[in-house]
Amino acid sequence: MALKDCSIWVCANKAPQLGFATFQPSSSRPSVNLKHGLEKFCKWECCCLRVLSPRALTPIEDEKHVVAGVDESSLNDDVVEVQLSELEGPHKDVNLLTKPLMANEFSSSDGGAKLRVAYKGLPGAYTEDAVLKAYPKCETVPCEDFETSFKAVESWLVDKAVLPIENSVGGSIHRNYDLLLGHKLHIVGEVQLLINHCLLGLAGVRKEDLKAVMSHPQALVQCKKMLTDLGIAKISVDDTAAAAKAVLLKGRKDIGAIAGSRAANMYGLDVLAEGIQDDDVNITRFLILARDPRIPGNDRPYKTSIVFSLDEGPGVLFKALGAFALRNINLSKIESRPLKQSPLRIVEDLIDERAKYFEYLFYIDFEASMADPQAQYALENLQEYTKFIRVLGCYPVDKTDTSD
Ligand SMILES: O=C(O)C(=O)C[C@]1(C(=O)O)C=C[C@@H](O)C=C1
Repeated sequence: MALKDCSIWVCANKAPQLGFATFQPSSSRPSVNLKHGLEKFCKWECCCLRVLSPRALTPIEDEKHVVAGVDESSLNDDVVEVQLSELEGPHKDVNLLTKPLMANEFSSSDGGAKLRVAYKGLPGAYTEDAVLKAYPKCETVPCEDFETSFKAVESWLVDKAVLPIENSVGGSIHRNYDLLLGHKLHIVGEVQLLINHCLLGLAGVRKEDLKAVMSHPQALVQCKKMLTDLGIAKISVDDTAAAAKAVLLKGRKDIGAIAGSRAANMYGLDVLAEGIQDDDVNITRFLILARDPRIPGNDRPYKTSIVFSLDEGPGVLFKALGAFALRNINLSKIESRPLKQSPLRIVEDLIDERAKYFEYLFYIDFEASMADPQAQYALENLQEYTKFIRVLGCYPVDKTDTSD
């Protein structure tokens, strides 16, 4: 059993309902000055409790060569989904690459001091690029799906997880918004990555030889123009590196993959075309998740991500957003998602007798730090119109150059 700290975002006006996370004091992690942090937070506080919890224990073993279908396939009407087990055969070299963490492997950790960061996909996926951009010296831990990467952090198997949240061409990755709410992790950072897609094939293949191309649904959407010009079938798989690996293992000269140049190197494929995305400025934004929240500062530009559901009534969303507008706080993102547990709201209506509305959750990113009193006042004001509100995290804005 290891001693853990629990961090809870608290609003002084209402019961603490704003998120929950845990962290383990470690020599490699700078200790958090809670007293100092609490002073800064005023009403929206992040306080820590001490609890006992089991420590993660087992190494990552075993690979199941089955990649489940992806739910974003609805993005592409004409995309075929495949199980990679249908395409794979044995291959000595690629089996030496790191094996993905499976959902049933949550019992241990090597106790090593090196930062371990989970991501969904195989080695060579763009999300791994994002992990390495944020933590160049970390150990990357591939996971079979997003849920597994969340659980890996929650069960202390890894320190952090990185997941894609939106792309400048393909838009939001809705499932990951839902996962943020379903788990207790905190957003502690963001990474913006320029995605430069390549068309990959077996050595010696020309792009005219291809009859089908495999990739992640977002990548297929981002390269729609080129794929339409080539007039070839699209096959949706779990991630771009999985597509590259499948092309290699299947040994098919008529199937290509859309992936990054790092995946081409890793899986020994030729780059048949580069920069094949519809838009040159093709940027994916990733979130970094951790068990404990980051203590917000004023030392550089910060962003705060929140989620809330609204009270009933006309103009409530307008009033809710006014809480930020009145304080000159810029909103950089707004996303609405259905409130799955109670999707419909039935309201008495004098004219129609009964009216039904869909219930929504609103995810908002605003450009201010929780250390800024204006942000705290804005959240206090927002609370007048909300049924539920949770601070998902306050973190520095990624201002690094995405031009290469
Ligand atoms: O397939 C990969 O390589 C991923 O890391 C996933 C992903 C995504 O989910 O959007 C990441 C970046 C690109 O936008 C395309 C695919």
